Amino acid sequence: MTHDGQHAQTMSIPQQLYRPEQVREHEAEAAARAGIDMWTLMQRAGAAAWSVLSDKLAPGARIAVLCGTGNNGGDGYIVAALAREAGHIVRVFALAEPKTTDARRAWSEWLERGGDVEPLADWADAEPDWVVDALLGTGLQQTLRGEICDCVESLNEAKVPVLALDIPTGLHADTGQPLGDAVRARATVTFVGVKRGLTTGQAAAYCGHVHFADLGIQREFRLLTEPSAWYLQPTLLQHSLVPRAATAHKGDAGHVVILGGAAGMAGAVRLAGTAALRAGAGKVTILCEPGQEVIVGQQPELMVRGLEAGRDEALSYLEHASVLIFGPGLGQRAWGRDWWDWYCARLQSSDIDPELTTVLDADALNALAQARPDISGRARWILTPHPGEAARLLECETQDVEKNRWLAAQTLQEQFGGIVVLKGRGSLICGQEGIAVCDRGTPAMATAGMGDVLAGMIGGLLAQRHGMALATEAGVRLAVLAHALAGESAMQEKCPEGTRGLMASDIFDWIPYWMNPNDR
Ligand SMILES: NC(=O)C1=CN([C@@H]2O[C@H](COP(=O)(O)OP(=O)(O)OC[C@H]3O[C@@H](n4cnc5c(N)ncnc54)[C@H](OP(=O)(O)O)[C@@H]3O)[C@@H](O)[C@H]2O)[C@@H](O)CC1
Ligand SMILES: Nc1ncnc2c1ncn2[C@@H]1O[C@H](COP(=O)(O)OP(=O)(O)O)[C@@H](O)[C@H]1O
Ligand SMILES: [K+]
Repeated sequence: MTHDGQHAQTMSIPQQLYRPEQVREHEAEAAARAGIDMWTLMQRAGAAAWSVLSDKLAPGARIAVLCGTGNNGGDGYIVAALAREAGHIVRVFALAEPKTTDARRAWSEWLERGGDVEPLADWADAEPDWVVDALLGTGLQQTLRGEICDCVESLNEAKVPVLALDIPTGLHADTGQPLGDAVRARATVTFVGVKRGLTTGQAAAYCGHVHFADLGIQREFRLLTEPSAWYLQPTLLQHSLVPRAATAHKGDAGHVVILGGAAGMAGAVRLAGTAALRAGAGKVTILCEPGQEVIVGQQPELMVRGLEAGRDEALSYLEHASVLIFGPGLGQRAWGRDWWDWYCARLQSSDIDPELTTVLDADALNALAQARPDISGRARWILTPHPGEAARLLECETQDVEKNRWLAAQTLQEQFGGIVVLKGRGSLICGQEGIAVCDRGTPAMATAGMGDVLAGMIGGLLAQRHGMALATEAGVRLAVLAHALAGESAMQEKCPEGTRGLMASDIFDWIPYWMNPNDR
C-alpha cells in the first residue's frame, strides 16, 4: 500500500462549506481533472486519517477499525493497514464484505497482507485504546438501521475515543442532526470539502475536533461547484476591523437607539446598551418604560428616557439614530405591544425612515410573529431569533427548526427579508450574500441576557460601519463571531474547560479585545 504523504496533510477548515451531495457529485470529476483515480483518492483519505490518528497514539496502541460496506469502509481498511505497518495492534471489524470496487480493493489488500476481518458485533473484544469509525460516510440514507445502530450505541456507551472518517456515523452531513443515533467522536477527519453539517445543529456534540484533508484536489473541486455556506474564522476580524482613525470623534462612531426595557426587564436594554458601547458605538440612548430609568442609568454612559407607549417623541430620537435595536426586554404587556403597533404604523407612513438599520430581537420578534405586518423597511431588518423565536415566526415547532437550521434561516430570510441570525450553537447568518456559520462560543453562553448582548454588539458595530467601509451583512457576521469569541475568552478566564456559570455581563471586558484584533 502506497503512503501518499504529500496529500495526507490536514489543514485548517477553509471558509468554503458544501452540502454532502456536492462533494459526492463532484469529487470524481475533480480527481479526474487533477489526474488521479478514485482508488488513489481513497488511499489519500486513509493516509490523511492515519496522520491524524498517529499523533494520538502511544507505541503499540490497540486500535479497532469498524468498517461499513461502502467507500467509507474502504478508507477504514487503508487506515488499518497503515496503523499495522507502524507497529500498532490493529483489528478490523466489519458489517459485511464491501460492495464498491475501491472499497473491495482496500479490503482485499488488507486480507492479502495477513489482516483479519471479524464480525462488527465483537469490536469490544479488542479492548481498543482508539476506535476508527469507518462505518458510514456521506452515503448515509435515513435513520440508522440494523447492526450499525447497535454498534453505534455500544460504542457510545463504552466511551472509548473515536476518530470518525469523513463524518461521525449517523450524523446527517448537511443538517448536523443525528439520524436516530450517531457516533460521539473525539475527532473527525473530513475529506475533499467540509460538509456544512459539521458546523451547526448537534455537530459540536458528535464531531469532536474537526480536521480537513483536501486530498490534493481542492483547486479542481472549487472550480466545479459554488460553496453552500461560509465558515467564519477569527482571522476575518483581523481583515475587517481596521483601527479607527487617530482623529476620530464620537460623531463618527454612530448613535444606537434601543427601544425596550419594560418594568422588570430593564436589565435587557442595559445589557444591550453596554454591549453596543463596548463594541465601539459613539453614543447609546435607551428608550424604556417610565420608572425603569434608574436601573438603566446605573450604567452612567447610557443616555436614558422613560416613554409611555406610542409617544411620537421617540421619532426625534430615531431621526438621529444610526441603528435601532428594538425588542430587548420589550415584554408582552400593553406597553410593549403598543410600541410594536406604533412602530409598524410609523414605518408604513415613513415617519420612521425605512432605510434605518433595525435589529429586531426578543419580544419584537414575538410581536412580528403575531402581527406579520406588510410594511416597507424590511430590507433593513436584522432579525436575531433563537430557535424558539424562529419557530414562532415560521409557525412550526422548535424541533422542526433544529432539524434543518439552514432551511429555517433561509425560509425566514425569504419570508421576512433583511438579514436573519439564527442563534444557538452553529449560529447562522443569512442574507443576500448567502449563509455564514459561526461554530464558536461555549455552552456556558446558554444563559439569560446573552442574546441581548449580541443584539447590542450587532447594533454597536453597525453604527460604525460607514467609517469602516463595512457592508451591513459583513458587519452582522463579524458581530456574531466576536460575541462567540468574547464568550469563549470570558469562560476561559474563569475556568478553562468550564461549561457553566458565565453571566452575560462577564463578556463585556472581552468585547474590546475582539473588536481590536490588530492592536495586540
Ligand atoms: N473512492 C471514493 O469514492 C472516495 C470516497 N470517500 C469516502 O467514501 C464515503 C462515501 O462512500 P459511499 O458513497 O460508498 O457511502 P458510505 O457512506 O460508505 O455508505 C454506503 C453504505 O452504507 C449503507 N447504508 C446507507 N444508509 C444506511 C443506514 N441508514 N443504515 C445502515 N446502512 C446504511 C448502504 O447500504 P445499502 O443501503 O446500499 O444497502 C451502503 O452500503 C465518503 O464519506 C468518504 O469517506 C473518500 O475515501 C474519498 C474517495
Ligand atoms: N451551546 C452554545 N454554544 C455557543 N453559543 C451559544 C450556546 N448557547 C447559547 N449560545 C449563544 O448565546 C446567545 C443566547 O441568546 P438567547 O437565547 O437569545 O438568550 P437571551 O434571550 O437569554 O438573551 C446566542 O447568541 C447563542 O448563539
Ligand atoms: K464515518
